[in-house]
Amino acid sequence: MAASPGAAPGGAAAAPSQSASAASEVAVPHQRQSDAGSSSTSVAPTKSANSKRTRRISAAAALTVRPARIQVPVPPPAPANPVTVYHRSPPDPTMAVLGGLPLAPAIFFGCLGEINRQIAQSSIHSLRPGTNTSPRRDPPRISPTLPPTSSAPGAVLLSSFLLVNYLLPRMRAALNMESSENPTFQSRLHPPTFRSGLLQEMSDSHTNARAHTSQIPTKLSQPEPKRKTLAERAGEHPKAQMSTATHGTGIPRLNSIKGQSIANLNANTHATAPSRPIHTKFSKSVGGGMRAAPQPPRAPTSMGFSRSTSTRSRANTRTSRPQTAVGYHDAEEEVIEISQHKGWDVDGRLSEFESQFEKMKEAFEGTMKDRKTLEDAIDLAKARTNDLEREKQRLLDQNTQLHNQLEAQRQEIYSLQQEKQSMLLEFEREQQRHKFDLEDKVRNHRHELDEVRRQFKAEVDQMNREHREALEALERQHRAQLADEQAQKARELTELRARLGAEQQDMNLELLRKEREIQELRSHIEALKSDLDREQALRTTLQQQVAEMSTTNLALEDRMRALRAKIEFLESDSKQQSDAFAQMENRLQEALRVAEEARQKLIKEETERRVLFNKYQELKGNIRVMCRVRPVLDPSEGEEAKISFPDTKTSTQIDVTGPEERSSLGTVTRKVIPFEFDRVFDPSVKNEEIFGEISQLVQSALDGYNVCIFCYGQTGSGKTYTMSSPDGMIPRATHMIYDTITKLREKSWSYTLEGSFVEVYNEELHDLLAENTNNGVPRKKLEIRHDEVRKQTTVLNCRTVALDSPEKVEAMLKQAQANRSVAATKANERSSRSHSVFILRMVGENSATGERCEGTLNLVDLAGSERLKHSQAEGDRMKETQSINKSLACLGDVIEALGKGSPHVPYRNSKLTHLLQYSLGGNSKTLMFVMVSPLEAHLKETITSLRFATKVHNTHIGTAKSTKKLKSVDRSSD
Ligand SMILES: Nc1ncnc2c1ncn2[C@@H]1O[C@H](COP(=O)(O)OP(=O)(O)OP(=O)(O)O)[C@@H](O)[C@H]1O
Repeated sequence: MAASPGAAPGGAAAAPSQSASAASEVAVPHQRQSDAGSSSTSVAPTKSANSKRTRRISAAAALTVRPARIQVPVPPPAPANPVTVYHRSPPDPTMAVLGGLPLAPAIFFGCLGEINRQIAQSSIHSLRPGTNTSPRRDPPRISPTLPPTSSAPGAVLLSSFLLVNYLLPRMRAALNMESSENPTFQSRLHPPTFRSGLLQEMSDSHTNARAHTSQIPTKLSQPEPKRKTLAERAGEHPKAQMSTATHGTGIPRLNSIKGQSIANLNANTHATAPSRPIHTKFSKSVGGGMRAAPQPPRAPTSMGFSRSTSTRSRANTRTSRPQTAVGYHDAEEEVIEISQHKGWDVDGRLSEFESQFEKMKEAFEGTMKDRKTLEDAIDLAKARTNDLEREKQRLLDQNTQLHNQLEAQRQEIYSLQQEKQSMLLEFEREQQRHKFDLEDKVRNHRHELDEVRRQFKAEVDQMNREHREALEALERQHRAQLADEQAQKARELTELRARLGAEQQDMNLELLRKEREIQELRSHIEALKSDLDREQALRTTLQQQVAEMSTTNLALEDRMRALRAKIEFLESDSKQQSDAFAQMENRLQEALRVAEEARQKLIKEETERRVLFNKYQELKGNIRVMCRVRPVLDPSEGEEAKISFPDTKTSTQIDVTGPEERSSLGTVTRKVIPFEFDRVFDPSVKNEEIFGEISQLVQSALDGYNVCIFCYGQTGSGKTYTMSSPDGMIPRATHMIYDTITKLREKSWSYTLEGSFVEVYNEELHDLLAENTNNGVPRKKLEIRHDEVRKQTTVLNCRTVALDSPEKVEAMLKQAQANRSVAATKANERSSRSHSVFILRMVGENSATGERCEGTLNLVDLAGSERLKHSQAEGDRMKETQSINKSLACLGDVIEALGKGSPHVPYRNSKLTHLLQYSLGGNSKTLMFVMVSPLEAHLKETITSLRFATKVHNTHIGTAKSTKKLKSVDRSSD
């Protein structure tokens, strides 16, 4: 729609340009044709001539293209004579006849040609209005049947008039005069040619032509024609061309004259009409008429159109030339013939002219008919043109209206687009503003939300803080109240306890007193009853006597008075007894008070005793070594070793005379080896005295210490006798413990005893208290567990017996002795090949002071320490001996490590030391009995054992600590 308004102007503007383009395209061959013409004619057009002139020359040359068959002598140029132009072709006979007036026939035929051209152009434009774009493709043609001068009726009439009234008389006169006076007339008349192109040249610019004639060579070489001449071509196809031009109702002619605008038909009224020379001056019309045939399309409107029509002119020249050439050719031949053979025959020539005139007249009449036809066609075309013009105008108006409407629509669309654009801009601004508002609102909302969140969080924090503070305050308050209540309750409980104790004590005392009173009263009542019974019996007797002696009242009354006096006496004695009872009660209360004071003092003294006793034990050392030498049981045992006990006061030294040593001189000597221990018992010492030494350790166990007493020595040295015999340390210790805990009950101490008996055999633990019959179920393996906190050792899967009586201890020892592994060796038939450990765990609590203590007494009967070589053990016995020696060596290593204060003590190197870990360490008291055989045969083993005991004796393990704790502390810790 937008392009359509501009399409019309563009299209309109394109037409001229297209015409110009066509004209430019045509100009090239035109120039080429001109060149060809210049090469074939003697007239050499100058390069300085303008294009118009060039076209004219070309058109003229096109008409003269034909081979020169006759060489005509060329006279010298005559500048004063405009017809002295040299041509190759023979001179036109007419011109030769005309002599100095050669323009008459040319004007005549020129006018005819011009008229014919205009008619053709008018026909073309009338028949094809607006289709002026194909003149080049279909150039207008001139009918070959018509001479070029027969197209314009006015011109023909004028030509006829001039020919009859003017030219012919002059021609006759001239011919007569020349023929009689000037013999060279022929030569002077010869050059003019009866050719339209030459006449055109002469009429338009004969001055220039004369100027150029001097430059024209006198003789030109003519190239061989590349095609047939126009005359030849005209002679070959005259009928065909004529039929083409005249056949039908003039349609071919219409086709041949297309391209002529309607405006050219009104050339007299057209603004550009003056530019056409044919309508202005005769001379120019002659020239134009001479050019009419080859230049019909010279448009008066524009140069481009003129160029385009010049193309048609060129084409028309090709088609119309044969006719022109034919006519001219005949005339030329005749003139040549006349000039060469006959000479000048004026009458003949006039007759010929007349005959030709007649022919031309006939042709003119035919032309007039054709003109009539053409005029009818022109009228029809004009009407059609007018209709078309009106239609065109209407369409133009409609187009203008539509264009206006379109423009209005465009304006409206443009305004709508502007409005839309403005609305879009407004919408975008509004949207942007809304977006900004929305972002502001969102931002504000976010800020408000953040503020609310902060406030809410602050409030929540504040509430939490207040709530937490309130909770803490409430908790503190409750704790304080609870503490107060607890303290109050504790005080009340204490008071209640004290009160209850006091009341209970008072009640007990009162109960005892009441019991005693009741007992006394009962006895008194019994006495009184007996007295009463006796008195009653006596009274009965007396009554009987009264009855008997009723007779004797006086005597009986006296006796009755005496009895009454006696009763009164008895009543007074009961009162005295009551007073005595009260006095006794007072004394009892006093005695109880004194006894309580004594008991409290005793408890206090017991605590002090334990402290002092522990200090005493510490001063004596936590590991003590005592030596006991058994007596010779029977002289048959062998020679007695020389063992002496030099220190009789302290009994801490033993001298052993070593084996004989033979010196290098052969003397045999025996060294006395002195050994010193904490106590040395000679063979005479009994178990009772030995227990007196270890009873302190047993007391330490009761006080809450871990105590380990083990016997070390070779086989048969009396270990089992000392430890597990019926009066050995274990029974005595248990008896002592029972006696002690019984006494401690008065001091508010109560104990529970548990005992277990295990055996270490070949580095394996065995329960000696396990039942012999286990119903085939294999016994579980014993495992050692240590309590790092309580410093206590327990053996899993080991039977523990509650020892609540001495009888149970005896039964336990019997069972253990029965279960102990015993194997016969060569050294001792009943030698124990295992370590037996009796574990007595004691837990005591003092109800008065709240004290609690937990101690363990370990009584260990070690296996024999004899050497392998000496024992001569083999097989399983050797393995047993190796295990025994290993465990004993580990025991020595542990004691040595404890004495050195080594950070690592190798308890786990043997089952024995692992089991006795907390009984050999810092929180323990250890006593080792080194048992010595009195026999000389056992001297080396005796010395070895004594040396090992000395090594242990020289070890200071450290300070033992009691596990005794306050009961209250335990409760708090729990
Ligand atoms: N002081 C003593 N008074 C009387 N007899 C004793 C004394 N010491 C040991 N005997 C007796 O000596 C013998 C061997 O004693 P015992 O069995 O106690 O030795 P042992 O070192 O335990 O041997 P083993 O290592 O094989 O058990 C026993 O018959 C025992 O009665």
